[in-house]
Amino acid sequence: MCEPSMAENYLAFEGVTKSFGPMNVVTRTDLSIGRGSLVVFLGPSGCGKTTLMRMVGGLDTPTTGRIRLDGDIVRAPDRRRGMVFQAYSSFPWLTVAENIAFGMRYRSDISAQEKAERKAHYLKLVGLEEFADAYPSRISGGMRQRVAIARTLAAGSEVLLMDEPFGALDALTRERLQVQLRALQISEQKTVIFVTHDVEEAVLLADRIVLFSKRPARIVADIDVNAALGVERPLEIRETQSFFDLRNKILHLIRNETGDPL
Ligand SMILES: Nc1ncnc2c1ncn2[C@@H]1O[C@H](COP(=O)(O)OP(=O)(O)OP(=O)(O)O)[C@@H](O)[C@H]1O
Repeated sequence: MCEPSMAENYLAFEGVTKSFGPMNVVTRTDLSIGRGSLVVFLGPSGCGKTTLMRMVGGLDTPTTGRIRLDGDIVRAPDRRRGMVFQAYSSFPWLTVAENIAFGMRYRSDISAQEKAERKAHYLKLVGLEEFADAYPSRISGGMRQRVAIARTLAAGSEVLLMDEPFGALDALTRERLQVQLRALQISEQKTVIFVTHDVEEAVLLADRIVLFSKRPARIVADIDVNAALGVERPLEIRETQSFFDLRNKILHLIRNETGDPL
C-alpha cells in the first residue's frame, strides 16, 4: 500500500486512544484527512465524536497516540484550528462586524488595513453586510452561526471544527446554511471536521463520512461521498436516486454496525 502524501495526510490521527478514568471513550484510531476536505464524523450519541474533535482542537489530549496537523503534533489550541459549536458563541456586547474581527484583535502580524479588508471580506462572504452594526440579540440564530463561521475564518483558521453547528436551527435555515457551508468550503479550501447525528446533513455536506461505532468509538465505515455524488451539492440532489441510495446504505450500516440508533 502507498504511504499517503502530505496533502492527504494533512490532519493525521496516529494510534489515538482516549480514556476518562476507567472509561474507554476512543479505541485506537488511525485516520488521515486531506487538506481542504470536509469530513463528517457520524456516530451514536455519546460515542466520542466531540472528544475526538476536542483533541484536534488541542482542548483535550489523547491518552495514547498523537494527532498531527501538517506534520506538527497538536499539543494546545492555536488559531490554526477554530471551533464552531451548536450554542451561539457571539459576544453580545459586540456588533456583528466587531465579532467577526474579534479573533484578529491582538494580531501584530496583520496591518490595520488588512484587518479591515478581512473583516469586510468575511462579512460579505456570509452575507451580513447589511447587519454589520447590529448586535447579536437583533439577528436570527442562523445569522449568529454565520457570524461564528466568519469570525473563525477571519482569524485565519485553516481547520474548522464544527460540532453540530446547525443543530439548534429550524429546518429551512439549516438547509440554507448547509448549502452555504458547502459552497464556502469549496471557495475557501478550508479543512472542515463536522460532527452531526443527521444522516441527510452528512450526505449533503461531506466529501467523506467517517462512521463511528457506539462507545468506545471505533471507525466502522469510511465513505467517499464525492465518488458517489460528485462535488457540487445543490439541495435538489436530495431528490436523486444516488443520494437516496447512499443515505439508505449509511442507515443500514448504522443499524447493523454501530449497534445504536443515532
Ligand atoms: N471531561 C470528561 N470527563 C469524563 N467523561 C467525559 C468527559 N468528556 C466526555 N466524557 C464522556 O465521554 C463520552 C463521549 O462523549 P462525547 O461528547 O465525545 O460523545 P459524542 O459522540 O460527541 O456525543 P453526542 O453526539 O451526544 O454529542 C461520554 O460518555 C461523555 O460522558
